[in-house]
Amino acid sequence: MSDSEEEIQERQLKIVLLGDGASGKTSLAIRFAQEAFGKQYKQTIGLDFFLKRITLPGNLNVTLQVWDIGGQTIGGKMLDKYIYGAQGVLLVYDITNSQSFENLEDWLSMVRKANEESDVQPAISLIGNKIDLEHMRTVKMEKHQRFCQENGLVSQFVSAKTGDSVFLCFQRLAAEILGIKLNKAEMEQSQQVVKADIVNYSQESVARAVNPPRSSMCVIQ
Ligand SMILES: Nc1nc2c(ncn2[C@@H]2O[C@H](COP(=O)(O)OP(=O)(O)OP(=O)(O)O)[C@@H](O)[C@H]2O)c(=O)[nH]1
Repeated sequence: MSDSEEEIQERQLKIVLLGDGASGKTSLAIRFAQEAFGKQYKQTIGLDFFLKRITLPGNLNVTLQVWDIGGQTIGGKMLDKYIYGAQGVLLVYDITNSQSFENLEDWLSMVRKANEESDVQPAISLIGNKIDLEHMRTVKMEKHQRFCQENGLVSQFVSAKTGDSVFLCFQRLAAEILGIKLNKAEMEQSQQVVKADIVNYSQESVARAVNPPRSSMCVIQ
């Protein structure tokens, strides 16, 4: 076999991103595939694709075909077809939006329905996104963990904004599909250190912090 034929035969995995609109699916796909983030919300109509090659332990190269499915496709005719044949699913919700968590039952049942007739079921991870907004969390950690236990899901918290654990969630899912165990060091390596924004405080605000007025306001950036 020539080198190029081997290249073509390299393992590709279909990974589908599902969850409510605005939970951050496109942002996760862009953070993973292009290492970028945009603040502006642009609704995905239908679906988008991203490709990214990763190396798993043992020097195993795999290409992830990431299918970013618009949240509005729920209940639509095409959804079954998009999900069909996926080896992995990232079920995404926004930790600051309880409704996006409540609707996971529906998304999960879509996955089960689309794969009803296949012998192999996809590996599924539950992704709690926007952990940079921990102070605004409305979905309790225990609820997340219980949902994972009840449905046999891999659990992960991420932030598409800071990049925290984004690569890790895709890597863990790929490893799960291929039956590869990641050790602690490998997982920690993929976690990526979160960079804090540098804020230039004015003289005035520093003075205020040292000597605060009676009622102060907390500004979250
Ligand atoms: N703070 C914060 N905002 C995020 C994060 N991820 C996504 N967002 C923002 O949330 C909004 C929605 O993100 P999208 O990635 O477009 O959401 P989506 O799930 O693809 O939405 P649909 O296309 O409607 O399905 C955007 O304004 C993003 O900038 C995150 O981790 N932290």
